[in-house]
Amino acid sequence: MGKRIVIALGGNALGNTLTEQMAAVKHTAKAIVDLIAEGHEVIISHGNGPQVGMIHHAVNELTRAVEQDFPIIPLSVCVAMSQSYIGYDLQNALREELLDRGIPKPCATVITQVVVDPEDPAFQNPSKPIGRFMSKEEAEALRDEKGYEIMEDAGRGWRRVVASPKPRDIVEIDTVRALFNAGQVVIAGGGGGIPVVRQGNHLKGASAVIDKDFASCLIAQQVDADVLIILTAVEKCAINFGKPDQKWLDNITTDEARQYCKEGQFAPGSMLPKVEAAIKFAESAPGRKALITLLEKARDGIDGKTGTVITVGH
Ligand SMILES: Nc1ncnc2c1ncn2[C@@H]1O[C@H](COP(=O)(O)OP(=O)(O)O)[C@@H](O)[C@H]1O
Ligand SMILES: NC(=O)OP(=O)(O)O
Repeated sequence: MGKRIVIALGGNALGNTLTEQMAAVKHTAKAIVDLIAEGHEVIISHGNGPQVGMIHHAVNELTRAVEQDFPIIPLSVCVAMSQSYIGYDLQNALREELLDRGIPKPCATVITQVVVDPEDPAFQNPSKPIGRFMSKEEAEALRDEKGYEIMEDAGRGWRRVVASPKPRDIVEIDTVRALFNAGQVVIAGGGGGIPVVRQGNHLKGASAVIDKDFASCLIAQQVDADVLIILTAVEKCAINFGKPDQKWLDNITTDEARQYCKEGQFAPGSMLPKVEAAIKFAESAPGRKALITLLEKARDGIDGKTGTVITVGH
């Protein structure tokens, strides 16, 4: 029977550059339409780390190099730009794949704002890597010149880091739910959503990038999804990851997952937020489950053949 699914797409579903993204989304669309063809209803969210860093650099540093008075474009606006340009590529790739397979479903991107708490301690402790990977020396030079915070990103190189507060509420959730319930394919919460703080009826952009796995978890809860699928570059989560005694995880309970988190089995900033989002979704209502797997394995994963499945257990 068809399930209500929220899919969070990791970086490898989009690539790092404009040309890579155009190619990657075609492949991504095929995997998502495989699920739609089986009768599942989907909402898709995606990351934006490389893209939002590139956009922020381009609009601020490069533009200001030729036009000194050019006003600073805030990070919240850069997240909005990343949502729309990634959404543009994704919705077109999905549209084409749906038409090619004769599936009459409209597909659209909802520009999504996500409320954050201005007192969230994350504002004082930047932890979200954005933009390109650099050598330590290059990153330190950028820190000294621009005052950016920098951090080593899970053994993959050095990157700029920005605040990443927890998502509290999805502003456009009624629109997302209405489209989803009408059987449409919805792209929402891209890049974790545009971070905003409430000021009465006014929503003020915040300087941050929200984790897309946490935002996807909240969307999934608020649309009453059955499954949260987090697609990334590994088929399963592992304990002792990268060590000789590495063990891939198939079905685990939220209690087991929480214990592995405590033991430090999942790298902060990469696998840890995925597992934390999976636990939160699985525990949010009876019968809900989360799946972490590869894009190419999404269909096998939903059929219970692979991936790491996280449920409350018995
Ligand atoms: N315990 C673990 N099990 C599996 N992968 C892990 C683990 N710890 C860290 N990782 C790494 O986390 C990566 C996924 O995080 P990341 O690349 O940041 O996600 P995204 O796909 O959302 O961009 C995996 O490709 C893997 O290299
Ligand atoms: N916003 C976000 O979580 O992006 P990445 O998945 O690219 O880090």
